[in-house]
Amino acid sequence: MELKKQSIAIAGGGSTFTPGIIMMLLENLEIFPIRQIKFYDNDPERQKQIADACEIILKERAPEITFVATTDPEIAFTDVDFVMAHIRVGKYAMREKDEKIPLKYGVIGQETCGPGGIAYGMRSIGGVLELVDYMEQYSPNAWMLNYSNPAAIVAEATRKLRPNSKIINICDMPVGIEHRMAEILGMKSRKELSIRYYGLNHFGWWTDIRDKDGNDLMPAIQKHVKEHGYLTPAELEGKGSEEVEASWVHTFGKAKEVYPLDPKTLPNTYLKYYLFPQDEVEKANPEYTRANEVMDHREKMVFGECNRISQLGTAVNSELEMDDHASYIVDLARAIAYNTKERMLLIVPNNGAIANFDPTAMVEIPCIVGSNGPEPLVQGEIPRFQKGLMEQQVAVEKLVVEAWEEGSYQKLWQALTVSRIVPNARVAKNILDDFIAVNTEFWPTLN
Ligand SMILES: NC(=O)c1ccc[n+]([C@@H]2O[C@H](COP(=O)([O-])OP(=O)(O)OC[C@H]3O[C@@H](n4cnc5c(N)ncnc54)[C@H](O)[C@@H]3O)[C@@H](O)[C@H]2O)c1
Ligand SMILES: O=P(O)(O)OC[C@H]1O[C@H](O[C@H]2[C@H](O)[C@@H](O)[C@@H](O)O[C@@H]2CO)[C@H](O)[C@@H](O)[C@@H]1O
Ligand SMILES: [Mn+2]
Repeated sequence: MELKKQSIAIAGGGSTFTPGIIMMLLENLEIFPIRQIKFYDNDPERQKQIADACEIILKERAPEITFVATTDPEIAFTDVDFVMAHIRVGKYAMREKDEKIPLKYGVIGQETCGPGGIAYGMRSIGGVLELVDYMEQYSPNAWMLNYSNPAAIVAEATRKLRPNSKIINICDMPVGIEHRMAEILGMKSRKELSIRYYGLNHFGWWTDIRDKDGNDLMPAIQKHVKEHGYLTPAELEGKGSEEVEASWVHTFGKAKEVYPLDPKTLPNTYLKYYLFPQDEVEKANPEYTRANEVMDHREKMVFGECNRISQLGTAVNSELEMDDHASYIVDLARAIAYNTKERMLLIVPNNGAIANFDPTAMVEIPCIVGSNGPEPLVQGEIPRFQKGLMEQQVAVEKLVVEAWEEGSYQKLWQALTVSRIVPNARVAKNILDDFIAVNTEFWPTLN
């Protein structure tokens, strides 16, 4: 039976990840056919650089697909089946402030974790809700597949403030780590792994990993992680990909120190920020953080390559590559479009899946996905260690959404104070007041 051709809107067309998603969509046209792609962004100049190159790529490789790039929501969101959203409200300039302000007070500054993630969340909530409202106004039957971070806070905001919307929040960190697990085991693909996992976004643990025959792979992976973290054999021999920057190599290696806290599981790499925050502060350079690295590497590479393609007028020999997360987003879109019942990690309302945890928490757990959306798989009871950590963290996420909704200075101060990453309420207040001073354009007014 011929597959229905899909119409896709990419919200955040100027994203550095847009070309990777386009390359992945082109790679999968056989199994996910597309009739139309539209880019939407609120920064026309930024988007144009990516869109002009992607238009050339599409003309050369899939001329049958209609393409438009716009800043007009009506044009962007009309007649679409999926909105793939990856906006960064405030862009890298604000990410840099999210990362540098906490470091002034000896607190780690990180894109999605701790104070940085809280400041980012206060910017992202309004931006993503606006996209949901545009989608429902112009294409009420569409689904939003949201990558915009901080996914944990955005997911809680969409659960609470758009409870009936067709939006699925996703993260590619587990995908990236599972790629590494497969490589560590000498397997061809992460898709050979059947996993059980639970947690919050950027705050979770694998509890069971098997191959297709049901053989338990956890002991072999745990043995490796205990010695080397998630560093791959190639990286251990100094032959890793040059694209994996030093800060990421450190992150994958740090899992070695996080793992022993619960040797029955395997940790998400983000747990290092919550369990060893001082280590991260000690190694941080307050003048040059991850935002600077991204602006100097990924942003320069992607925009440089897109502008090169536009100047040449052709994408032959282009160096643009598919992204990890792009394959994941195709799996998810296919599952909804064609009812494939794909089994994948998604961020969904707990609703009893984790039996001894807040039913209203947005948890990251395996789901079966079909045309009616995600069906979460029960994970049962979780141990006291993880339950205690998650209860503190989910309180932060919920307080941020309440602070945004109510314009509450008090609740945002409480959110920062509850975070494991912030030492006390005075430091929390200092960071909050500095964040307010630089976010007037993006945050709601707090009283
Ligand atoms: N969920 C995940 O695991 C995952 C993985 C990778 C990236 N991301 C997220 O994807 C997003 C894009 O990342 P990036 O590094 O390419 O950022 P980027 O700054 O390069 O691109 C983001 C784009 O969003 C646009 N934008 C900002 N606010 C907007 C709004 N209100 N409406 C429309 N467009 C808006 C910007 O103009 C920019 O072009 C970020 O939120 C990032 O954290 C998430
Ligand atoms: O510091 P950045 O902007 O490079 O990355 C921050 C993001 O890191 C994770 O996404 C990784 C992904 O895990 C990895 O496999 C590969 O695809 O690169 C991605 C971006 O670097 C995380 O899941 C995201 O939420 C972060 O935004
Ligand atoms: Mn993520």
